[in-house]
Amino acid sequence: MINTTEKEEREYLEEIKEKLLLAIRRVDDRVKQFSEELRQNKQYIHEHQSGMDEADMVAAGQSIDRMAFTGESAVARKRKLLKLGDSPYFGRIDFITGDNSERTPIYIGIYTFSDETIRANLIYDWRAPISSMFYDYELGEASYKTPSGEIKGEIALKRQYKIKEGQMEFMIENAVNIHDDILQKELSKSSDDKMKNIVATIQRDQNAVIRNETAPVMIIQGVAGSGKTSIALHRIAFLLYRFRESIASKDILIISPNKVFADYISNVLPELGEEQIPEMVIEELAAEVLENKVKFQTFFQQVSSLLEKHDEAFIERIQFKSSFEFLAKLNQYLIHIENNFFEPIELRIGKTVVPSPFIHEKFRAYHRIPLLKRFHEVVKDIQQYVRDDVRRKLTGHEKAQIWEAVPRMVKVNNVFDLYKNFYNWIKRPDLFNVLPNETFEYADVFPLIYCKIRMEGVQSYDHVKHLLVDEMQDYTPVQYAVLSRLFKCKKTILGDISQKVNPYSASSAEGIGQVFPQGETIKLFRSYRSTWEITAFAQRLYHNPDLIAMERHGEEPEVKRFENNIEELEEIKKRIAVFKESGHQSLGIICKTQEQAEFAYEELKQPRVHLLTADSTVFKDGIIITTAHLAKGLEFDEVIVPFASARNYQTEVDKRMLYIACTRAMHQLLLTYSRESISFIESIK
Ligand SMILES: Nc1ncnc2c1ncn2[C@@H]1O[C@H](COP(=O)(O)OP(=O)(O)OP(=O)(O)O)[C@@H](O)[C@H]1O
Repeated sequence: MINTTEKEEREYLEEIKEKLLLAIRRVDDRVKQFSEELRQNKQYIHEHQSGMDEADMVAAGQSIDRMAFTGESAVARKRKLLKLGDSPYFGRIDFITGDNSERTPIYIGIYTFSDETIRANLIYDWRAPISSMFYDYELGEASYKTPSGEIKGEIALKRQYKIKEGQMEFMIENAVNIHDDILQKELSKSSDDKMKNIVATIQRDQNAVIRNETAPVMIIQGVAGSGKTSIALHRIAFLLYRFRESIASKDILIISPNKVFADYISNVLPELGEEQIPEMVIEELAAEVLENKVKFQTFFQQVSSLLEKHDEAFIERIQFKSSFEFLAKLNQYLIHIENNFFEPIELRIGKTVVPSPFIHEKFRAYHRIPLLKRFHEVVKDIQQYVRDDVRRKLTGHEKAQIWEAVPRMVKVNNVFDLYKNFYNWIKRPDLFNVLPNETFEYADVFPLIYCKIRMEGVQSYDHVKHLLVDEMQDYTPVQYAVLSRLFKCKKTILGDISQKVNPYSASSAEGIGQVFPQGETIKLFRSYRSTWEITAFAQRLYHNPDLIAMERHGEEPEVKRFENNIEELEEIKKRIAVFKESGHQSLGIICKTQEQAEFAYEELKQPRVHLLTADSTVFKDGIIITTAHLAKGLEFDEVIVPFASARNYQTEVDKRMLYIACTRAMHQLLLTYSRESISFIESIK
């Protein structure tokens, strides 16, 4: 089977579809058979229940579970086969290897498909070792790594296909790496309500990140739209395939910026044939570790406060707590506590005197146990000391005396006071501020957790075998220090320093690298999302000399001034009407603050217009009105940024928001403003 001509390829596709149909029929038969056996088994148990002992019942139950499991696997297999029926493969390489120079066509698709009768692989999973060559090599010498060593050979042919609903739309023969035409076609498509997979057009540098098996911590810093999130999810799919014996979807955790983003990306792994993976927003993690005992401000609320008013003291608190200096000071303080906060005193239990040096020595001996958890061991040693002295068991009263005395020897014995006292110790009590209703500021939450871990210890998340952290720029050194103590597993951490929503508390890849010295940092500069014109426009807000824009052209972004708000909103209404007829799927109307988003929503309310708030949990297609903070990580066919005047976008935080808003647009971008003589973008010229 060499399939040289397009005609042969089309015939081959029909053959494969036939085989897939047969395989689907076989699975259907198997599913039917399982359900029949399951039904019979259940009936048997029902009828013979009275005569069965406990062991029989357990065995019967186990057999039913086994059958149900096999049935479920068959259903999952059918789902994959159906998907393959729609688009069996997207690529082919002909690989020549070995002495006999045999040429083997390797068809690559989203899943493996083999012909059971001839025991041959007809389609290779894109994650299979051999498939890596499709992404990594052009025609000529090539190799791939297998668990048993490197296989060398030559790629004699490379093709790409677009097969949709079982029909081949086109086929491209290419000598160069993944043909730009197909990538261009993929990128100019309209957006979906969910993130899509990119298996057919993964680029070489992206492939290296996806298939990296060794990095204990992989830090991906990539410009807006460089595919970071896509790559991270494909990497997870790859790791699930490569290490399927030891890692399952449930063993992975994503820390995502918000629930809407989690919903937006939730389709990628199921599309790649894997189950959805657990996700958490950082505040949920904090609440869990603090056992829901502390009220605290969220990150969104912190950023909203910054946008509403410029408060120097608030900014100073945030900035200080986001620094490495802060983490170092906190560490010094915790050592100081360790050395100075335990003041042993001589204990008198009946006639026995337990000398203070003995107690101190015991306390020090347990230095591996967190300070506030050490009492138990010290109490046991003191009890033993007294027992040896009096040569009898201790009375309840004596035991209670010891239990009460030991914790009192620690100057501060709860984490909250201990954390608060840190600011006295550094002689800056002004840097600690509690909000009304005993609510902690967001900047204090993770330092508090850090103290808790160091002082009390905390159950680590050992069941998590890979941690994925998106929007890494929004977490501070102390947050990373917490994550590294809670999650001992391998990690993939990704983000873009230019998209920080809070410029006073952002981390760069270099900063994160300091927390994880064993980490490997990868930088991605090619931006795929937006047209060349939109990327160039966003570059005026934040210039990154290394950024490479896609050569995909579209309309110039527009900046329109109106006499007043009413006219501005009228124009947006008109644009909404045009959008509805355009065939585009999504329009994001992205504002600076929640208040502005709510105002715009009230004015623009109509069918298919949704307001996205911090409490939203799903990403809807159609027209979304939201804030830049919430739109982070999302993308839209068209973006409108209302109220883009120089007065509305003044500060550093504002400017960041505008950058994020503009970089969400794939094909079209419009900024509107009214009343003022200049727009923000003109003010920075
Ligand atoms: N190799 C690729 N082939 C096709 N599309 C791609 C490729 N890489 C990225 N894209 C597309 O580019 C867009 C941006 O990808 P993604 O959201 O993963 O980027 P990001 O770096 O996480 O963006 P941001 O940080 O701006 O939120 C998506 O539409 C994605 O499908």
